[in-house]
Amino acid sequence: MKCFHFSIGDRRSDNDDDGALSRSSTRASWARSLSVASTSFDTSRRMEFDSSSTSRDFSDNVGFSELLSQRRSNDLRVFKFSDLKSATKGFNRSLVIGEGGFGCVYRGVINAAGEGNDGDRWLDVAIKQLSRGQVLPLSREKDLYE
Ligand SMILES: Nc1ncnc2c1ncn2[C@@H]1O[C@H](COP(=O)(O)OP(=O)(O)OP(=O)(O)O)[C@@H](O)[C@H]1O
Repeated sequence: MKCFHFSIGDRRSDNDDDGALSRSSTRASWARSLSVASTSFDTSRRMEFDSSSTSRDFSDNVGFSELLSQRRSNDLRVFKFSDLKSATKGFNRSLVIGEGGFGCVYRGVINAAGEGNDGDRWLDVAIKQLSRGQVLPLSREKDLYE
């Protein structure tokens, strides 16, 4: 699939706190995966696809804020969009390491030390930028934590 590069104006505001999710991981690969939506999360359009390819609208059941608080309580890190932008040098094309059906994947370096913690914990990470208009189905959110 063709990979489009979006201008700054297409992405979320730097002040947006809820740009992406991740978690501590012991996975041995060189990079941990993070994702970021290039457009605002529209919970009314969030769908889950089951194995029989039928779909179910989650908009009335799980709000995005509720989802985030569940993730936070599960030892998951929530990175600001600005952190992901810095980690990829502004989503620099030279750092693209792959692309999938939902968008480009960038290599980056991010400080994974939690807020309020002393010191730095720099990690090589893979950061996926969802293509404009793409909404990650809930069943694919597992990708954020692998
Ligand atoms: N953690 C990672 N470390 C190294 N490379 C990665 C990592 N994650 C993704 N990539 C690279 O980016 C490419 C696309 O990854 P992506 O997860 O988007 O693939 P996909 O599962 O096929 O896509 P989608 O989930 O959008 O359908 C991979 O084929 C790989 O080359």
